[in-house]
Amino acid sequence: MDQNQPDDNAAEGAEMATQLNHPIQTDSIENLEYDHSGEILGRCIDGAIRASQLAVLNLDLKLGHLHHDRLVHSLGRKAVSSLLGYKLSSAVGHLQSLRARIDDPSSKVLVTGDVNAGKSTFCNALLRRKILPENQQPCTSIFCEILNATENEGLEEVHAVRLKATYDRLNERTYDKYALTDLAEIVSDNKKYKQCKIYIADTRANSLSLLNSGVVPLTLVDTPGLNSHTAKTTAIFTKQEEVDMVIFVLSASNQFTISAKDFITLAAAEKACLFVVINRFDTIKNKVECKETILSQLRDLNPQIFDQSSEFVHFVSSHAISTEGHPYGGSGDGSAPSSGDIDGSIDNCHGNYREQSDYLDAVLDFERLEKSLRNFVVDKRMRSKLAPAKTYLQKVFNDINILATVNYEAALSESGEIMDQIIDIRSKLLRMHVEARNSYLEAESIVTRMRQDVYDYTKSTLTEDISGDDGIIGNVYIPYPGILGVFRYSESIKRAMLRRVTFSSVRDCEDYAFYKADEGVDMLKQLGRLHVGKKKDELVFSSKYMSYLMNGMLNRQVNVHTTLWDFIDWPVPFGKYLPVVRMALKIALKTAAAVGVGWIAFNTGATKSYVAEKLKLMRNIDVMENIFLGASITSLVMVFMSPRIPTIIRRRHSKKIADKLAEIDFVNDNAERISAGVHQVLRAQAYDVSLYQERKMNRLEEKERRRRSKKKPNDVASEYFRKIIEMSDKEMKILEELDLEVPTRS
Ligand SMILES: Nc1nc2c(ncn2[C@@H]2O[C@H](COP(=O)(O)OP(=O)(O)OP(=O)(O)O)[C@@H](O)[C@H]2O)c(=O)[nH]1
Repeated sequence: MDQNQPDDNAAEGAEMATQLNHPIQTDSIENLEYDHSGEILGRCIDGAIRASQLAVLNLDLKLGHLHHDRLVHSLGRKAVSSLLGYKLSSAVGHLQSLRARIDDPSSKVLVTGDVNAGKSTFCNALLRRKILPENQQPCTSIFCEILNATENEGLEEVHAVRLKATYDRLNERTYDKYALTDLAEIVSDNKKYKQCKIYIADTRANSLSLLNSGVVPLTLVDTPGLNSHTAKTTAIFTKQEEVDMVIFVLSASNQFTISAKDFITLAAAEKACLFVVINRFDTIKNKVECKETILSQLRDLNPQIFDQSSEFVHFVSSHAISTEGHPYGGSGDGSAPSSGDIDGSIDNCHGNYREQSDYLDAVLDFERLEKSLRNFVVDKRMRSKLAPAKTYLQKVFNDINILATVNYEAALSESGEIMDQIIDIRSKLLRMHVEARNSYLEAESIVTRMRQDVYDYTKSTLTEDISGDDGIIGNVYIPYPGILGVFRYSESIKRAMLRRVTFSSVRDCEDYAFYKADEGVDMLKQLGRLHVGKKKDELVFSSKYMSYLMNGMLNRQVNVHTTLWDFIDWPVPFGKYLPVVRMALKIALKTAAAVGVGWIAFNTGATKSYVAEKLKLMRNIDVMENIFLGASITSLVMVFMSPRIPTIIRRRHSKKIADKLAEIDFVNDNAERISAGVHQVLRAQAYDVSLYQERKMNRLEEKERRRRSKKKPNDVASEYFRKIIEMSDKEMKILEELDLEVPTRS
């Protein structure tokens, strides 16, 4: 054992603080494939680690007046994980030391207790020599280890270890050497020394000596009395693996102090063998009442010790044991002590005994205590060695079990909460899918309805306008200027008619389309508000967009040429006989031409060839006929029909325009173009509604994905902690069934 250990351990608190930022150590719970230990261990703090239930892995934090739980809560998960990780790895280190201790035959018995309880007197009584100073004033201020002089080449001396030195018996620079008689001075001077090693020769028989049992090299340690200054150091000292047994000395006239209670709780957690010695029992008048009071306090404090009180709790009087000039004292002869040897010794002791029998009882009580001690230190040494390991392991596994259970429950409940959220999201998504489907169908129906309406309207309006009233395109008025201005009139009428149908009527239809598109957008907005919420207000009907769509296909140039016939409105009977008239006129013209040529030839003596040439001229008679016929008839008709010319021109142009527009499929083209514009505008708006719904669903799906990825580590964690619980349960069962009551005396 490194003699510097108490100081090293005292630095534990400071080291733990520096570990706050260190990564978690998970080695202690390796083999389980889960690397979220840091995160998860931190979470257990949510249950305040059930702090008071943890024996070894309790964080034991103190910061000013801040309460432990509040302090733990004030730390982040990672910090707490680091602390726990550190605690776990130091627990593993402690277990390894315990393992090493099992192979080490030496034993250390720590004697501690309240100030002035009689610890030094008790040690002296055990040794049957007055080695340590006894005083009514607090006098022991450093740890005094009493060892067999055989470990110091048989020499009885005191090695006072200097404050910063690490004790090495073979290196005299680490200590000052004193005689046993100087002890009183050394133990009260704690400014120069931190502890002392007291080597004494115990020549009693092995069966009587504690130090020299012949089985176990034993060290007895007298400690400074417990108070707020020394409690921490003693607690740390107690945790040393070499300390197999702790004897807590309490003055019979006192109750358990707070430091006493704290210490017993700690020592019970660390060590299997904890003796409670109620000393100075001789000073108590009502011994029965005193026993009852102290035992009942002990029952509340530690039921296990109480249950085995016949072994572990002793009411004694150290003064009953003579340490001066006793026949088996320092220069003892090795003979066995017995109550039979103490007849008449009442005069040699300092106890308050009125009767010899009281004194005898006190000696017997002390002997019983010694027997129990020897039983555990010597006879059941395997128990005293294994028991601390067993106890410690039980505490560690119990702590691990508690931590794992808290984390398991936390992981399960977090998983459950996340699952509820996922179910909620899924049902919302399902509803949204149905709504999206319905709103899509509704939007489609609005778009189709509006498109069909505009198509039908455009087609009927244009057809009607082109057909006009009585075959004349209406709403076109230009004053007729008379026969002389007929051509100008005709052109103007034609342009006006064309403009009427290809511009005004089309514009009417387009206006209707805008109106219907507006109405459709309103309907889609309503739909959006219903299914998407307020955001649908962002949908704005863009008439510019619609104009742009329509302009792309706007009226093609329509050309209608004017001819002479446009001015004539042939009466039906005239038209019927026109071919006969034309034939008669042709014969007459040919005959007249032949007679005329014959007459010229006869009177002028023209040659045959001349006649022949003239007759050839007659071949063009058809052309002439047409010219002549057209000119004469037109003149005739125009003169004859002059008042009806405006109507004739209108009808003729209407007919020609209608024919031309039919030829280029004007009505269908425009109906298609305008309704397609409406369709595109509404489609875009309907798409917006779908898009909003889709985005909303995407956001929800993303949320679900995030929840699922958050749930995964929880599932892994709950499985991980379930295995830890199983494993720790199994280990605790094995430990519980482990029987250490095997005698080892060889
Ligand atoms: N009557 C009586 N007095 C005792 C007994 N044991 C110890 N004393 C007295 O109690 C006083 C304190 O004894 P110590 O042995 O010095 O006590 P301690 O616990 O070692 O003291 P510190 O180490 O200073 O805390 C001394 O005066 C002892 O004589 C006992 O069994 N009976």
